[in-house]
Amino acid sequence: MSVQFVDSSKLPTQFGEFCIHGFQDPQTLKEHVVLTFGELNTKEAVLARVHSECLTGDALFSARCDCGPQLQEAMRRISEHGSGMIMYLRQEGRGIGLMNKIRAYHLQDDGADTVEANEALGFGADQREYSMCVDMLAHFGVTKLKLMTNNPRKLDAMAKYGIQVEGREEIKVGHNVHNEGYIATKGAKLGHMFSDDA
Ligand SMILES: Nc1nc2c(ncn2[C@@H]2O[C@H](COP(=O)(O)OP(=O)(O)OP(=O)(O)O)[C@@H](O)[C@H]2O)c(=O)[nH]1
Ligand SMILES: [Zn+2]
Repeated sequence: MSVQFVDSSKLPTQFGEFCIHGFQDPQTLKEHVVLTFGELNTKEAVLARVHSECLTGDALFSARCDCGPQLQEAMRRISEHGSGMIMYLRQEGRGIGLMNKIRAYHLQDDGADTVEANEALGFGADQREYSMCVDMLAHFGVTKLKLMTNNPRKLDAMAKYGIQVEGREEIKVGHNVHNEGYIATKGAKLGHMFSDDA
């Protein structure tokens, strides 16, 4: 999936002043954004998060997942570090879209886990792909990342695209009584790496 840069503006936030950069896939018209903070030092690994859209977690305070707290923690760490970037990818529901994610949540309400629910709806457990990051990173001249993630698929994807991941920071926040099963399933079935198998 290739994307083209559209425009940038300032984005003041509770974590300091970021810039927001719009990118669009000319074929699907899908819109993605990159948030940057400070001056990116492209000679070194840039502190970064690849974050998949989660309307319920990122914007609606859902406790079913850990997405909102992870996004906030990534912005906080970048601000504290003084520079970094977040690639915010519009691939809601691990790529199945919002309506299907709600269907999947309904199945989870009835006892399925997050992977079983996707599969019952005829989808793969995780339908995301990350090729749009290549154009985004090229736009900023970034070739090396320090990635904030627990997800090995993101590391594999970057390696596949020739982007060096020089380090990984675990991002383990937002665990609560409502998402215990969800997080356990990520560890057990999707390979997420948690330091104490939370
Ligand atoms: N289909 C589906 N998608 C979900 C569910 N819960 C969260 N998501 C989506 O999953 C994506 C977040 O993926 P996760 O696997 O939780 O985390 P990750 O971002 O891949 O990995 P980290 O970098 O470690 O946070 C977002 O697109 C969410 O909308 C669910 O129960 N079903
Ligand atoms: Zn979420």
